[in-house]
Amino acid sequence: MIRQAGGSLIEATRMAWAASRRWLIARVLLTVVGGMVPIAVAWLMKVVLDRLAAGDDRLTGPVLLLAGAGAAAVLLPELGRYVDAELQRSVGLAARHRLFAAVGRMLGLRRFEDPAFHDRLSIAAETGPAGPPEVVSGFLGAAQGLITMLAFLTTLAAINPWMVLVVAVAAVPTLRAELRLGRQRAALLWEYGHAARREFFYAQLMTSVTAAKEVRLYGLGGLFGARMLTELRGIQAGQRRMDRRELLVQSVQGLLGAVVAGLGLIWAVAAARSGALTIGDVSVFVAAVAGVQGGLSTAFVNAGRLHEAMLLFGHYRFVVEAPPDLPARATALPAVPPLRHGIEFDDVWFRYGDDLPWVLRGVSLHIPAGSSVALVGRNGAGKSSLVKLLCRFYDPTRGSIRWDGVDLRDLPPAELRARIGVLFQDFMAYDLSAADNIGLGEVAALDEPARIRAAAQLAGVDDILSTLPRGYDTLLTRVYMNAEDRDDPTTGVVLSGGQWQRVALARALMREDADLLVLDEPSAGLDAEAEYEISRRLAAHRAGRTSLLISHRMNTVRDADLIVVLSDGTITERGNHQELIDLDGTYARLFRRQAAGYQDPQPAT
Ligand SMILES: Nc1ncnc2c1ncn2[C@@H]1O[C@H](COP(=O)(O)OP(=O)(O)OP(=O)(O)O)[C@@H](O)[C@H]1O
Repeated sequence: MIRQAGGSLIEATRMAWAASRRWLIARVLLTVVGGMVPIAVAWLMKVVLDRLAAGDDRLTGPVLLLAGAGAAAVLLPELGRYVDAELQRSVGLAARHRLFAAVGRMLGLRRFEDPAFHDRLSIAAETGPAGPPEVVSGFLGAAQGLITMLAFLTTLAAINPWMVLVVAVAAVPTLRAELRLGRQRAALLWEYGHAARREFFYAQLMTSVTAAKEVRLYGLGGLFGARMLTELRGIQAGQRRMDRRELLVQSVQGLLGAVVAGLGLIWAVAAARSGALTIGDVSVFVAAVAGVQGGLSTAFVNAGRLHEAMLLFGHYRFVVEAPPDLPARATALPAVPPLRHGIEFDDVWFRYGDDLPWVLRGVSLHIPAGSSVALVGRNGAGKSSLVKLLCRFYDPTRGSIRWDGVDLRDLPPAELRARIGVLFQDFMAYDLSAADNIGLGEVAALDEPARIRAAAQLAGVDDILSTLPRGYDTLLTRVYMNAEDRDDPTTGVVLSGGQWQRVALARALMREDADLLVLDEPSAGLDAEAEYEISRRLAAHRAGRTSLLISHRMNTVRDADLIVVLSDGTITERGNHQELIDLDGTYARLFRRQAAGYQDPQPAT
């Protein structure tokens, strides 16, 4: 526990040092000077009072120093706040960069489907950037309090050693209470982190344009609003309990301090009356008692804050230091060679979790290089899951997938993916310009309008995009705008579902040299004419290339070199169109059923 806390402190200091050593040094200097100022004030005050009482005229020096120390006492906290904010900004930037770089390094999807990981991630994103500076300034704040306290303690010990003992004994329960409060505050954030995410989820639903239609049609606003408030009330109840605990601890601590200070004052006044203490001694004694208590309280409050910051920083470290989710094997190749022979699924079994049902059950499939393979099957058969395995978002539970004979686990995932162009069934619609929406398919070509346009033409969307108000630079959103469009009410357009489908297809086609093209339901949402036109163009594009096409529209798969029927996670039929029709199995049934849907019903005879 102590080693872990020490590790967090070192790590936070290292981050603060790397991000901004200038402000960190300034913060340390302010801490030391800030810690010493109260004791300087107390001693100067004693000198002034003693000289006044003795009729000594040498007052100018100490009075001027006292004024300077007073000014420092006022200015230093302000300066401290500014330096803290600067530290926070520079470390915050570095911490955020590190967090999202770590998230980017998570190559698989499993972590993103784990609610507990999302809880940690949201704490890390929320408190992470402030985490290292909070840890550092909590530590330095505690150190400042300790410096003040120790300086006053020596003074107090010289005047009345018993007072040191009384103050020290009174301090022990306070320290324990502050540490407990820090722990409870961190636990509260963890306990209610999930509720806070839910609350945010409902709030988002009520304001998002994507949900706006259903929310209005089904009249969901009230329901979501009530659920949001229920989550918020739960969070607030926890916060209220915490505030009450803090109120209690701090009140008891204040009262205890007042009793100790009162007792000390009674003793000091009596000692002064008997001539054992001078007036200056009384003033420095009173200041010392207040100083020790103030220093202790600063140290303890900051120790609690430090404890809390370190616990929260632990979530941040958990995310940024998480081991690779798709571990590289010692046998891994440094690069992915171009596909020469084909991709082989060898007895692949897959399920999304140990206690979840099998999605793929012993799939063996060869996708020869240069051939077009089509995958058909009912909803939930496992087609998209097979694509996700092919992109190595997950590893097979059993069996292997091989790229020219090399297991995908022995290839660097980023390079493997760079060789594949994919249109996902649940593709993204980015709130960005049309050019960006397509160019993102090949980031290196983001600034190559000719390539973007060629992909758009192939996907049958060029005529739509080139007639937009700003052509390909038009934003495909009504939620955001470009700075230069701030006063233009017509900025941004909303595309139809089928138009978005074509934009996403164009994005997948940006990788014109991809070794493998995967199209998961490319014709969903397309009108009959577009479907005919685009599938004709795609068939020509796929000729001679390695491709995998998933479709429920049988007319778009019939030209494939190999058609595979997936049923409940297993391959039940394979062959070309004619072979499968002759087989008269599932494929033939699905094909005939769809074809019959386009015929006029036969009149009853
Ligand atoms: N991320 C996931 N976590 C857990 N189960 C999942 C996940 N994704 C899919 N599944 C489950 O895996 C099964 C196969 O889903 P998959 O999306 O591969 O089917 P599909 O053949 O592509 O279906 P469709 O034709 O409807 O697109 C389904 O039962 C689904 O519930």
